[in-house]
Amino acid sequence: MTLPSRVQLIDVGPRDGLQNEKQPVPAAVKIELVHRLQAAGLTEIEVTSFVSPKWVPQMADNAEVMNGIQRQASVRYSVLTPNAQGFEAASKTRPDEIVVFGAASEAFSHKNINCSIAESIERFAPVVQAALAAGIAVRGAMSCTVACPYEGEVAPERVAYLAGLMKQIGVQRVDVADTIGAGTPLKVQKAIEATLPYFDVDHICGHFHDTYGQALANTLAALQMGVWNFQSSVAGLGGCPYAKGATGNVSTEDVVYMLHGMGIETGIDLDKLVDAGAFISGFLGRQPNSNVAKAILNKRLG
Ligand SMILES: CC(C)(COP(=O)([O-])OP(=O)([O-])OC[C@H]1O[C@@H](n2cnc3c(N)ncnc32)[C@H](O)[C@@H]1OP(=O)([O-])[O-])[C@@H](O)C(=O)NCCC(=O)NCCSC(=O)C[C@@](C)(O)CC(=O)[O-]
Repeated sequence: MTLPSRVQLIDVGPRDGLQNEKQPVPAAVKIELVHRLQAAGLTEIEVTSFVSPKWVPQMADNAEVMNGIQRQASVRYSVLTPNAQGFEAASKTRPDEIVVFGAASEAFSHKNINCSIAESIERFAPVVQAALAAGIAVRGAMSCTVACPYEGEVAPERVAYLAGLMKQIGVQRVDVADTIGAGTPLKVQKAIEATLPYFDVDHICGHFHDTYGQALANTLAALQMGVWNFQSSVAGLGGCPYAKGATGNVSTEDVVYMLHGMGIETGIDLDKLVDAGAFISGFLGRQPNSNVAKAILNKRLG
């Protein structure tokens, strides 16, 4: 079995991590979190989303956050854009990559973005075209590739259908997301397998929530298939407002610890990453949701 020697991590903490927080998180805190993540060596950060503030109030300060970041040339800053209105606002803030986000389940598509899968693709197509014409990279997030909070198990054929549509409209790479963290390694591998006819392994990102504690095992299962791009969330922050009960993404700290322990490079300084997680967890008034972060913080206390 040959595993990748290097993994690219996209920290989605500032976006996926914070979108569901009930308490207001000031833009200055979000900006500081981005700064701390880039100081820890993250070279891809999902910063915010240009969605309706009525649907996701926590992301209403999207432009302020994007405009407040002291950018580093080596870092790719991405934002979610569900439609032309979101893209128009986002493009003024110069993202390096936009993310259109669809679902392999019809019910989730309706709950999350208020339209069917087919309608979502119709909305995304002009956004993708406009982004590519402006030299902005395009990623497609595919939610519910294993299970849906409303429909239950999702068949790999549904994933293949969505991946095919994403490819048709010009999306450059896709996230295979286990939105509710219900997946187990073989199921996640099936979802990736269903995507492979449309996107090669270099253009597939694993995005695993950790609700059932399977996300590290799922990450390893994806690595075994050659996937080397993953999303994770500092301090295990997060959850989707339209996936009730689902917890955050696998924590970046846990993934980095596992990868480094396997001799796989990430370019990330784990100590600085733990500090970034402690910073945002301190603001939120709780412990980081990461075993590795807790172990390191306890060790520091002696
Ligand atoms: C997609 C919409 C906007 C459709 O929502 P809609 O209500 O169908 O939209 P509409 O076009 O009918 O417009 C209704 C109102 O929304 C406004 N509007 C319309 N578009 C925008 C926009 N872009 N930015 C700001 N405002 C917008 C528009 O201006 C109008 O305002 P009003 O006239 O009522 O004052 C809505 O459903 C929405 O915002 N959904 C976002 C849901 C969301 O952000 N979910 C979380 C992210 S996805 C996720 O977390 C999963 C992921 C990616 O991490 C992977 C995984 O784990 O699965």
